Amino acid sequence: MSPNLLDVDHVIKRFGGFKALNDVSFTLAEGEILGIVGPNGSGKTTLINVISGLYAPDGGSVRFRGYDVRHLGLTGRSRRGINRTFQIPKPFRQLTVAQNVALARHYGRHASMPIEDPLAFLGLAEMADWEAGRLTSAQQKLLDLARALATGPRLLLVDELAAGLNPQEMHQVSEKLLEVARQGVGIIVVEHLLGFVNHLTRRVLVMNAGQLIFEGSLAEAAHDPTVVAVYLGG
Ligand SMILES: Nc1ncnc2c1ncn2[C@@H]1O[C@H](COP(=O)(O)OP(=O)(O)OP(=O)(O)O)[C@@H](O)[C@H]1O
Repeated sequence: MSPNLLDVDHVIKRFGGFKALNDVSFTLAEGEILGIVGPNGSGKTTLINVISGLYAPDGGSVRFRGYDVRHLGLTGRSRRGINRTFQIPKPFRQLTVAQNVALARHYGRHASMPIEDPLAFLGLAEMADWEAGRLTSAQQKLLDLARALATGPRLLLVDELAAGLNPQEMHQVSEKLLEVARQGVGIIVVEHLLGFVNHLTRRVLVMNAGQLIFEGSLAEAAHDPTVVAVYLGG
């Protein structure tokens, strides 16, 4: 059995005739934070959608803790420990913050939690009884992360969490993600803000036009001619 938390093998995703993911392969270890960066439209969110079970791939496989998860949808994967945040969080606005988290927990793993009380962990405890619609957009992003943590993830997929946060909030949330990873949770961070990625990761994948064009540290990526040409050069 694979020792990896996640094995993504030759994954293809088509939308009509367009290949949004074109033969993508990589692995992730327990407790590792992996960054995925690349230009707009390069396939980063599509990759998160395939791993989380929102989209079925047209080719290749996704294995989680050694098991092929192709037969599992979003809920099945959540119950086994794969969960994600969204670029644009959509909490249940009329439910309270605490109710939003309780609902997410219901779809979770019901096992020992890496983070016992996600609201306290993320500084949202004081707002537990507020309607989620009252939260600022930055607080809604934290609530989205709290909901993902409430499912007890072993693999956390984080899609553009830092956008819209101020530098202080960004620093706080990156410290929290590091703490989550120290509990053994593997984390994939899709992000445009490279300072945020740099603080969190030793290894990044760079995507372009549905393909992985680079794997290594962000510092190495900055010296890679292809990466510079398609992504960092502008
Ligand atoms: N449901 C869909 N139907 C059709 N095309 C899609 C769909 N989802 C994504 N695409 C297309 O697939 C390509 C990759 O999109 P994706 O959102 O994965 O890119 P991204 O790297 O996450 O971009 P960004 O950095 O702007 O979020 C884009 O050309 C996009 O238009």
